[in-house]
Amino acid sequence: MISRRALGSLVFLSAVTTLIWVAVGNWKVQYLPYYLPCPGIFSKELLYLEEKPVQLFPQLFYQQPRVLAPKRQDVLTVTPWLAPIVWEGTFNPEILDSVYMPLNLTIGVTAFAIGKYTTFVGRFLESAEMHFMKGYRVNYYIFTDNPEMIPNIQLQPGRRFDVVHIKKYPSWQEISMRRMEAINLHIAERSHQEVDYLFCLDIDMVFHDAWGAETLGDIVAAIHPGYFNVPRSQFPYERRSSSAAYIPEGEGDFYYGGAVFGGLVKKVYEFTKTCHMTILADKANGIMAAWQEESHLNRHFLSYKPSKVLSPEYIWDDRKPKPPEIFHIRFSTVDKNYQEVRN
Ligand SMILES: CC(=O)N[C@H]1[C@@H](OP(=O)(O)OP(=O)(O)OC[C@H]2O[C@@H](n3ccc(=O)[nH]c3=O)[C@H](O)[C@@H]2O)O[C@H](CO)[C@H](O)[C@@H]1O
Ligand SMILES: [Mn+2]
Repeated sequence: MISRRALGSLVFLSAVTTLIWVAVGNWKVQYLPYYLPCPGIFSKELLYLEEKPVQLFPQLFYQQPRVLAPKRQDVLTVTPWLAPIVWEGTFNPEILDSVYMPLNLTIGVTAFAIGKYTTFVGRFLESAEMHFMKGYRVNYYIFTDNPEMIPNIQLQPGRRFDVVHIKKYPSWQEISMRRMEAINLHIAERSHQEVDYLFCLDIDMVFHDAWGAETLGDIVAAIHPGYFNVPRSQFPYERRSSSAAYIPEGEGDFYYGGAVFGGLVKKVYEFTKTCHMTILADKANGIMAAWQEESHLNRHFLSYKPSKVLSPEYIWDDRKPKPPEIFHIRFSTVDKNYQEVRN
C-alpha cells in the first residue's frame, strides 16, 4: 500500500513536471551564453604581407549600368574564360580610381633602349608623363647599354626613373628576346620591393591618350593591332613543332603583341621566368621562334590565360588606319626606319 504522503508527493511531482513541460512548450528556450576560452584570436584582423586594406566606395554619382543595354556591342568585351577585354566604353575611370587610388599603389614600367633605341626615350617618357597612370606613383626602369644617352626628363611628383645598365647583345632579335631575362633578374633584385604592378613596354612607342587603372590585373596581355580581325590560322604563331613556342593549327585565342604585357609584379616574375626558360630551350636546340619572345609569350598565354586582355587601343601602330571600333588610340608604335635604328 502506498502511503498517503507518497501519493501526495507523486501527484505534486507530476504537477510540477507538467507545468515545466507546458512552460517549455510555450516559451522560447533561453540558453546561457557560452564563451569560447580564447575569443581574442578570432576577432583579430590579420594584415598579411602585401595585402592592403580594401576601401569602401565613396559616394559617387554615375549612370546606372544597364544589364540589357551593353555599352559596346561591336566588339568582344569578355574572353571565353571570363577575362575582361578592355575597350573604351566598358569601364568608368572614376569608379576604378575610387577603388585603386586609396591602395597607394606604385606602378612600375620597364622599357629597353639599347643601341640607337635611346632616341625613343624622350618621347616615350614625355608622353607617359601626360597619359600613363595619372595620379599614381610610377617608377620607370629604363634598361640601356648607354646611360649617358638617356635624357633627363622632368617628372611629375611621385614619379621617378631609374637607369638600369645592361649589356648589348649583337643582334636585334637577341636584344628583344633577352628582355625576358633582364626583367626577371631586375624583379628579383629590386623591383619586387618597389612596385605593386609592373608593365613591360616597347620603347619605340608613344602615349596618345589615357592609360589608367582599367589596365591593372593579375596578368595582362594586349591584342596585337595587326591580327584582331583575322582567323587564327593566319596568326604568325611559331608553327615548327621543334620549338618550345609551337602552337599547332586549330589552336589559339588571340594573337598578343610582345610590346605590352604586365600585371602584379609577382605574376610578371613567374611569367618572364617561364618565357626566358622556353627561349633558352629553343636556343639549346638551335632554333629561334618566328617572332622571338612574342612567340613564346603567345605560347605561354595559350596555356596560362591572361586574367585581363587589353584591346588594340593599348598597342596600336601609327602606320595603320584607325578602324571604327577603336575610339581612342592610347599607345602606339612610332613610324621608324628599321634599317637605321637596328644597326
Ligand atoms: C608591337 C609589337 O608587338 N612589337 C613586337 C615586335 O616588333 P617591333 O618591330 O616592335 O620590335 P622592336 O624593334 O621595337 O624591338 C622590341 C624592343 O626591343 C628593344 N630594342 C630592340 C632592338 C634594339 O636594337 N634595341 C632595343 O632597345 C626596344 O625596347 C624595342 O622597343 O616583335 C618584337 C620581337 O621580334 C617584339 O616582340 C616587339 O614587342
Ligand atoms: Mn616596337
